Amino acid sequence: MAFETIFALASGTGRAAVSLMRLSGPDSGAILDRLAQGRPKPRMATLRRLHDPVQGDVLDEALVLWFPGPRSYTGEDVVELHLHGGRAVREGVASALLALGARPAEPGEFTRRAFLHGRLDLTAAEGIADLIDAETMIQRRQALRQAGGALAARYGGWAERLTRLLAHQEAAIEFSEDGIPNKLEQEVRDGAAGLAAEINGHLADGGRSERLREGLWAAIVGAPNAGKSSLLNALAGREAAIVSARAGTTRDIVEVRLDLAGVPVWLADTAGLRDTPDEVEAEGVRRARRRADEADLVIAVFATDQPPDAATLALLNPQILVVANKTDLQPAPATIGGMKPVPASALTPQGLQPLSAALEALVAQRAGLSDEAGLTRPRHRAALTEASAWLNEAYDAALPELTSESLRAALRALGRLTGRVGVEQVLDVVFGDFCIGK
Ligand SMILES: Nc1nc2c(ncn2[C@@H]2O[C@H](COP(=O)(O)OP(=O)(O)OP(=O)(O)O)[C@@H](O)[C@H]2O)c(=O)[nH]1
Ligand SMILES: [K+]
Ligand SMILES: [Mg+2]
Repeated sequence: MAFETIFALASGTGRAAVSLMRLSGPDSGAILDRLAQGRPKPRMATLRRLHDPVQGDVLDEALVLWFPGPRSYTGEDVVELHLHGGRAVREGVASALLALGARPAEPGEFTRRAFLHGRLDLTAAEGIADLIDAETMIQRRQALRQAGGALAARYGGWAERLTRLLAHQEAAIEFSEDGIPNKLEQEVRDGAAGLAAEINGHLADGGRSERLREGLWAAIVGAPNAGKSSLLNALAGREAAIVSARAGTTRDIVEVRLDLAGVPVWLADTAGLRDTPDEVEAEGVRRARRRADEADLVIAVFATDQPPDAATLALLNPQILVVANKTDLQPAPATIGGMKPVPASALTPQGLQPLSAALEALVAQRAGLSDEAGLTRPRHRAALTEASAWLNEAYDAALPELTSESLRAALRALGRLTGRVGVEQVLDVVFGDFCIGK
């Protein structure tokens, strides 16, 4: 495969003190020779004047780094130019690189090359994409773990075991007498069943790491005027939703993004639940119910100065967080609908304290924070589910050849996950959501 030499700005495009231009591919060294009159020592930051190859004028004085492959991010010859941050400098250097035969990189192309040159597997590449997008401390930790190869090690280990099982199965077929199942075959079947059980255990994590990557969905529901919008605003620290003394103020769903205990949470404010002849409000109530259905976490708000309303009481279950708001007016009752409410007052920071604490604890629990590397994407779940199903087929197969076939199919499913097999189909999915320059 012939690779072109690509370049991209690896830092942001705004005004900045320093911009990082990155170059990768077979001509990187030659381009650097022309641009900076020679290459510095490998991996040594060196100050150089960069010249326009056509007009010869000075483009910038830059810190230049030269990484000969394969010891580089992409595994190819890589050049890093730490430029002064102005737009004119960046554009001048980019034109020079174009003139010298490099082309602008596609999104994710640097990491794609790293993958193609065997520097990382697909799950690690995804980890890097997640690391770039990480917004909270715990997301960052999870992405770093994945980028560092935690999932690659686990899935790669499974693929190795599976490859061994397949080899043993082939041997068993080779040496079997009159098609009578032998001891080796039984061992392979047991191995397949054991591996399936392990994969199923990994799948049964309730989507913890996926949720951590995507964020948790929470919804506030309750009667009109319970103070839902006030609580949302207080939790968000800004006036995201309209608050008024008129019942039926909120109609559309208003969403804010919170960082609770390091977990990203989309918190939705919804219309107050009640029967209403108002068409628009009624649609709001329908949306509120739907959102409560879909949410990972539902917060049911009651106001202490009103008797609990039937519509909200009907939604209660042990998974729901029950809140008694407006405790500045009346103390919270001991129970609402048989559940112990968290007292709250949206009017003061102290009044919000118990609710914030309860939410953080619940979110940490729902996100199931653990140090285990869990699967983070639907792609992982699909491939593992398939592998596990094929392993069960391998165990149940009536003929040794069918066991082989099923093991091979399971291996293909695992291979798609790490990128060892069936790579073409998954590449675009994996690299599509990268940003340029990575
Ligand atoms: N005293 C007191 N008043 C509150 C509290 N929270 C909200 N309120 C008041 O209650 C009224 C309704 O508040 P909202 O936040 O609009 O209530 P809501 O549940 O969003 O109402 P809808 O959107 O109409 O369903 C407003 O006048 C708020 O100022 C509280 O903790 N204590
Ligand atoms: K209101
Ligand atoms: Mg409201």
